[in-house]
Order: sequence, then C-alpha cells, then structure tokens
Amino acid sequence: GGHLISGMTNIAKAGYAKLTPVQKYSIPIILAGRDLMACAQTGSGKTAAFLLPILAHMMRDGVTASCFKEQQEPECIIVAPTRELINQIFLEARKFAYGTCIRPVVIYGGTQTGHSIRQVMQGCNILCATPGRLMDIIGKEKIGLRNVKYLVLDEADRMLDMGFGPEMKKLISYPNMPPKDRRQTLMFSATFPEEVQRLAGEFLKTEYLFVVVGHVGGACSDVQQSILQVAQYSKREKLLFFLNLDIYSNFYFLCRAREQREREVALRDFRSGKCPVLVATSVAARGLDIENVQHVINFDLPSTIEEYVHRIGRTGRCGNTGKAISFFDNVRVSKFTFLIMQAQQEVPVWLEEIAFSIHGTGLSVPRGSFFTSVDTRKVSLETNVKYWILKLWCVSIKACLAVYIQISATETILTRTASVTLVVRLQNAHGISETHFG
Ligand SMILES: Nc1ncnc2c1ncn2[C@@H]1O[C@H](COP(=O)(O)OP(=O)(O)OP(=O)(O)O)[C@@H](O)[C@H]1O
Repeated sequence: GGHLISGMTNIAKAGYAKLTPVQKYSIPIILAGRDLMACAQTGSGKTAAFLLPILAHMMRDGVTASCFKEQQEPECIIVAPTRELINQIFLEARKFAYGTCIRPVVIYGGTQTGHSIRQVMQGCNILCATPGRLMDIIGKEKIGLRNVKYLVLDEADRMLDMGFGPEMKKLISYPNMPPKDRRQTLMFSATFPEEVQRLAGEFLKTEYLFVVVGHVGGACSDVQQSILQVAQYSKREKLLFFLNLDIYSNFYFLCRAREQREREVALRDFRSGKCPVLVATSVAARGLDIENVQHVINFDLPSTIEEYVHRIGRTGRCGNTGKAISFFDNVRVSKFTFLIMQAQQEVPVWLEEIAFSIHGTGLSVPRGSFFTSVDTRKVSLETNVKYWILKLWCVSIKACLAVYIQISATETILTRTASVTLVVRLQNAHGISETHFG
C-alpha cells in the first residue's frame, strides 16, 4: 500500500492531471500482461505510458529491495538508442519510483565501464541501458537475465534496424533470458516502418497488441512545418537570417556530434536555458524532451522520413506548439521523396506542396488532382515510383515537354536495376502520357 501511495504521489508531483491518449490505451494493455507495440506521435507521453504500469506491477508483486551483489538480476530492462535519451528515461523512472524500494540504474557508453559496474552492483531493479554497454555488462556477468519480466525497446524501430538489431537479437537469445512467452515485451516509437513491424515479431508474443494513435509514423500536428528551398551555398546566410529575425530565443539546430562529456554539458546548458541554441547531429533526433524548444531547424533534410518526423518532434511536445523549418535543395528533395516511397507511405501534404512549388512554376493545379485514385500503399513498388515521379515532375514543370530523369540505384528502391531512366511527356496542363519507362 505504502509503495502504491508513493507511486501515486509521484505522478501527481509530475503534474499529470490526466492521461495522454497513448497512455490511456497502453496502460491497461500493459497491466493486463499483454505484449505491446505502440506508435504515437512525438511528445505524446510514451515514456510514462510504459514506466507507470511496469512500476505499478513491480510494486504490486513486491520487488526485493536492492542490495549490494556482484551480479544483479533486474526485473526490467529498458533499452534506447542514445545515451542522452536513456539517461532521460532513467531520470523519469527514478522520479516515478521515488520513495519506493525500486532502484533504477542507468548505464551507457562513453563513460567508464567501472563506473557502470559500480552503479549496477549497488542494486538494480530497472536497468536503463544503451545496447553496446548493456551487452558489455551482461558479458562481464554483472547482470543476470533470469528475473527479467519486462523488456522495453524505446524508439523500437531504431532498436531493430540494421544498427542495433543484431545486438537486440543477441539479447533475447541469451541462455538465461526468459523466452518471449515468459516475459512481457513492450515496444514504443513515433515511427514504425512496416518491415520493422515484421522484424518485431521475433521479439513479441504472437498475440501482441498494436496501438496506434493517429497515423503510424505521422508527424506531430502541433508542429508547423515549413520547407525552404535554399541553395547549398546560401544555407549559412539563411540560417543567420533566421537566428536574427525570429522573436524566439530558443533554437535547436541539428548538426555535429562531440565527446560524451561535452555532449552532456551542451544538453544541460540547453535544457537550463543557459544556452539558447543547440547544434546537434541525428544523435539528438529521437526522444529528447526539452521544455520550451520552439524551433527545430533542419540545416539539411534528414535521410529518412522517420528521422524527419523524430527531429521535428523535438518541438511541439505534449500539447505545446512548435515550428520546424527545413532547408532543402532540389537534389536532396528528390532523394527524400524516394525515401518516402521506399517506406511506402503517403507523401505528406507538406511534401506535396514542395512538389508544387519546385522550380517556382506556380502552376495552378489543385493539389492531389493527379492520380488521386491510386492508393500508394497498395500499388506495386515500381508503379509507385512511376506515379510519384510523374506526380512530382509533371505538375511542376510547366514549359517543358519532356523531362528526363535519371535515378541512381542507391537512392531508390529499385535495387535490381542499376539505374532507371524514364521520360515523361507532358501533353498539356491536364493530361499526361507516359512515353517511355526504361
Ligand atoms: N499525462 C501527462 N500529462 C502531462 N504531461 C505529460 C503526461 N505524460 C507525459 N507528459 C510529459 O510530456 C512530455 C513528453 O513525453 P515523452 O518524452 O514521454 O514523449 P514521447 O512520446 O516519448 O516522445 P518521443 O517520441 O519524441 O520520444 C514529457 O515532458 C512528459 O513529462
């Protein structure tokens, strides 16, 4: 009882008056012991959606109070792709577990392994870890997996992709790791490409539940997105223009990475408001929850639509509004569009708008008037490419009669052929005839 009350007080202290939608639907599912894949927009409170029910069950079941041991056997393991993010999750876990005997611990790379080991040995019920350091510590037998009841993959699509997938597979196939039917596995992200959903099957019980709030992979609607065509050489100038002119003082500018200690100082100073601008690479694209971020500026477009969705999601969090400005040049935007096709997703309205404004032709074609009857997710990949290329180009090039496009294989899904050449002939403003697809 006492623990439960501490838990409730902690939630109240966090200032949560009511549950967000993803929490409302995920919490009962997790409390019912089901496996879950949950997809909800950035900043929608996914962290608490898994932490609260796990903590509630741990309190109900009564965890053994932590004590010093050479090898710790946590009940819960939470994995996330970046150090800063896992640390943030750990701080949330510690906040919610405050006054209970549940001890969360965080370990991540870029710090001394000895430090991680000492933290773990002092007791560990919830282990928050980045994949590399986790496998390292398990290999050193400082963590035993036998008691794991909850396994959480935050930013799950990222955790299962080519970068981290192999490590996660190794984790679930460790001899002592309870098999999927004897643990509860929870996956959360704002994006879940279909191929990753398939991969996830190996980790989840067959009868897992999939909760989607909004569209899978949809950008947060509280972020006002704008895309500016800026030539590579004038990006700096454009950036300075925004930094000077905007009335907001906070900018979050995604760019280059640093040493771990420097990274932590930069993030701390940005969080506290001491420094109003943070320049970061994609390492900061996902999960980071920083109050009062009003702007995200993408100096370059990220290479996938998922990453775009996560990056701009650093603003407009939890009901607040935000703005995202992205610079692009023509070369990049076409590549970006292909990546959207690759994900077999509907091209979002904002990108359609680019398609319409490319080259500044100002063609007055109503948006969506081309190929509206085609559900892009149902047609074959190849047709999809053709349609999108047509859509992109035919509506944007007024004067030309023929467009010649060459796409290199690495930039498209058409990996079987070395390159694709297609010629599109624009008959008039309303009709299109395809003359050749090679
Ligand atoms: N029920 C709630 N009421 C009020 N605030 C909440 C509630 N749940 C979460 N929050 C706050 O909302 C913010 C965003 O939550 P969180 O970081 O979990 O988002 P997320 O869905 O994980 O986003 P991302 O996809 O970017 O990782 C946090 O500051 C969190 O404390």
